[in-house]
Amino acid sequence: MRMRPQMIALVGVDGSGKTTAAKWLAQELSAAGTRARYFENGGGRPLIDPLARRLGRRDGRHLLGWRGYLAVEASIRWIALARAVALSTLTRRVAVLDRYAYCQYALIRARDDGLAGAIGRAAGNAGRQPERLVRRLYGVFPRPDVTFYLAVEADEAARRVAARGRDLEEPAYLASFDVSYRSLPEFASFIVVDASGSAKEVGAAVLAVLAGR
Ligand SMILES: Cc1cn([C@H]2C[C@H](O)[C@@H](COP(=O)(O)OP(=O)(O)O)O2)c(=O)[nH]c1=O
Repeated sequence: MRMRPQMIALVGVDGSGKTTAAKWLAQELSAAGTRARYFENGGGRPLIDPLARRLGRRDGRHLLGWRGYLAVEASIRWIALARAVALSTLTRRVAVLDRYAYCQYALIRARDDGLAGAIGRAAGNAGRQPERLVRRLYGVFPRPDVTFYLAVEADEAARRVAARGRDLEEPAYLASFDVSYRSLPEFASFIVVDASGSAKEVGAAVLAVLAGR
């Protein structure tokens, strides 16, 4: 690697392979002598959904409403990102970020009113209030040096999520999430990686980009 990036983010829809690729990349960089650390920047869903089910609701959104859920999720992710940025800066290790602020912006767009809304915004109707607020809160975080977008068909992503066995995602929702990512103003700066193959292929594609920088 010619210019060492300090922060590398991997973003994409559920099942695109972010976690697998990010963990692999952090290990691979460390093995090659670049001190790197993996950070999972989740929004607390593995905690909130089971809690909601224990309280007799379908999931966290059903329990808290979409704005309530968004407030909790965005706050949890904010704390995770603050920790990742602080630790990466203090330890001077390369941070491999499994999700970043962009995921939260895309989630807001995807959940707000589904595919029709996302397409409308992609056509220029951007700037809803919750996204503006979250963007202001997340504005303290630096842009990663490089952000990879793991691109995969919604049907394939849904199959992977189902195979993982923790939860289920509708292909229509994942398609809307993908459209939302692509509608973000930052999307043009992302490096799109074909994530339809094996984890090894994705890892190799990511490393090749980093090696060429
Ligand atoms: C990276 C990658 C993962 N996978 C598999 C591994 C996992 O079982 C599944 C989901 O990957 P996972 O990393 O959990 O996805 P995400 O963090 O984006 O939700 O997909 C592939 O089939 N191909 C790939 O290129």
